Amino acid sequence: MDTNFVNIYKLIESKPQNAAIFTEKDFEVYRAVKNKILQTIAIHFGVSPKHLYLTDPTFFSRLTSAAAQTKHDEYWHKHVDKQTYKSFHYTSLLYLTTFGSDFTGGRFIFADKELNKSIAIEPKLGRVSAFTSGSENEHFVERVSTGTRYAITVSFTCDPKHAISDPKMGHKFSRRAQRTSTSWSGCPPEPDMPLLSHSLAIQSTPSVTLRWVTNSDFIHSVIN
Ligand SMILES: O=C(O)CCC(=O)C(=O)O
Ligand SMILES: [Fe+2]
Repeated sequence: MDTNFVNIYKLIESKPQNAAIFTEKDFEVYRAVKNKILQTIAIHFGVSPKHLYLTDPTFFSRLTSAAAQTKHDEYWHKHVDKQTYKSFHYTSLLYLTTFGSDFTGGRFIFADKELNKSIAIEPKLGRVSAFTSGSENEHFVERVSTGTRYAITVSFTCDPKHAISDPKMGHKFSRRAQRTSTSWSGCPPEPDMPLLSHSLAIQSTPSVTLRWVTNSDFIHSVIN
């Protein structure tokens, strides 16, 4: 993939002192968080957890107001995740810093053409946002004005061919053994899912929920 990701496993391999950056406990936390998000997406989007697999890339992002070094650093462009990362069916973001206190700018914006308005999600430590990865959820991140914004992207595929194994200490990135099943019942049809709902709230009708954000106190704003 033509991106400027830093591969954590290679980082550790290349310099033994980097091994101290992550511990097995950190990987354990990642796996527990991933499993919680997977279960929640399954419930809220009405898809069987058996048909959701972690996919790559899964990554930390650190955004600042510094000038972009390459075009991949330009996170503020409107995009569709599925076009960038073909295997994605569901994107989730776990925010590790809070809008307004750790940084300013840097809100996540759903750019809804049909409504002629945009909906903003303000990152907050511990907040999770999840959405289907197709063109129904085109989005961008506002440029960070001050401070540093950290997040983790954890994405899922319904296609077992694109499944990756859970990250583990000392294990190189690996694809899961290919399975024979090609039944993706409940997953978004290819290439994109039609636009069904603009709701950001947790809804009890999973089949119409395209987006979901944790914490009932989440603040969103509509920008005309
Ligand atoms: O960090 C975010 O809120 C979203 C980043 C994003 O859109 C992406 O990496 O595709
Ligand atoms: Fe994105």
